[in-house]
Amino acid sequence: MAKVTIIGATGRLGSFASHPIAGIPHVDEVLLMGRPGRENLLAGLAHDLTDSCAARGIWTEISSSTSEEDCADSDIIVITAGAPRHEGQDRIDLALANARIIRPIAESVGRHAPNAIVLMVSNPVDVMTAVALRYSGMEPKQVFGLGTHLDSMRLKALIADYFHVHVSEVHTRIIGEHGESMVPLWSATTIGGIRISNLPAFSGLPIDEMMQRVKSSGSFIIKNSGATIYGPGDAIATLVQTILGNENRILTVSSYIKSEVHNVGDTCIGVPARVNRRGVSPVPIRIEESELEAFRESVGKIRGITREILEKLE
Ligand SMILES: NC(=O)C1=CN([C@@H]2O[C@H](COP(=O)(O)OP(=O)(O)OC[C@H]3O[C@@H](n4cnc5c(N)ncnc54)[C@H](O)[C@@H]3O)[C@@H](O)[C@H]2O)C=CC1
Ligand SMILES: O=C([O-])CC(=O)C(=O)O
Repeated sequence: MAKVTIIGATGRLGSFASHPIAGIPHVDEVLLMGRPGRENLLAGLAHDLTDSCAARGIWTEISSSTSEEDCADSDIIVITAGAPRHEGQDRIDLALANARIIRPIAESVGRHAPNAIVLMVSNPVDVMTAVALRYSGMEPKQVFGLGTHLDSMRLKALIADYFHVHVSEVHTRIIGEHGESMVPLWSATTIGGIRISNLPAFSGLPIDEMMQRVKSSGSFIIKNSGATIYGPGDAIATLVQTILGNENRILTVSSYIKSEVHNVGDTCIGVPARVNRRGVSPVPIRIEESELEAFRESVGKIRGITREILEKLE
């Protein structure tokens, strides 16, 4: 059984994510962590979540804390602390301010829970994953980000809808930045096990419109309802379940890569990775030339911003 700590639990995403996480069968303890001064809010959330477990007929111990050392013994630490973007902002606009929030959190996690697996969610997620990796002092397999997993799920749903098939029949991936330069891998997209480009209907697929929808999902939701909550919250829970169930699923998450994709990397970015109880390991892959070109650009962008932010944090 496992303890999962959520740092940023008073926020909209952290508090929602705690709900599906508390229902994962491998989880017997959820710790809601927040900043000093938020004790009453955390206590209220913990009590409400305890009631939710009672209503669902499950027994998961829910606790709350504002003391960093309480994350000790966590199996997984989910980090959602930090500012969200507002309408009109890019995720990258949050980089320096959120890096200054993530650095001390990562240092504390590295000190108190050096054996945990860290799932970074705060944006810009690829850059924050690199900040967490650097300042926690933990191994690359232990520190990863939500990356383009949610983008891949968003595209999967659009493809399933277009072809009128169940989502489980569609396999697809978006790699690269969780942001503007993300890269869809049509070469790795199948429907019912058939490569999508081998289906006659593929020629009519509105690829550009679909990718525009995926890229603007976050800003659309933020503009209309204030924050993205259910999509990322359930995506976080899927990752927690995959780790604790030692499921060896290949999911597209932000991981540190060096040579896995045509030797392009030296940064944390969304790539297919094996996810299990030991953490995350990127899967070496070969992709088509046009996809590689776009991925190279995405990596260059994120590597440049990450370096700049890490230098400013020194
Ligand atoms: N990677 C992804 O797919 C997604 C990432 N996000 C990101 O997750 C983060 C949280 O989003 P929301 O929950 O909507 O925001 P929110 O504003 O509702 O919550 C932010 C949380 O961060 C905490 N926080 C703020 N400043 C802090 C500091 N200096 N030290 C410690 N904690 C601090 C707050 O107390 C609160 O718990 C944002 O960066 C957002 O962009 C959100 C959705 C999806
Ligand atoms: O768009 C945002 O700022 C939140 C996020 O990363 C997403 O939902 O994809």
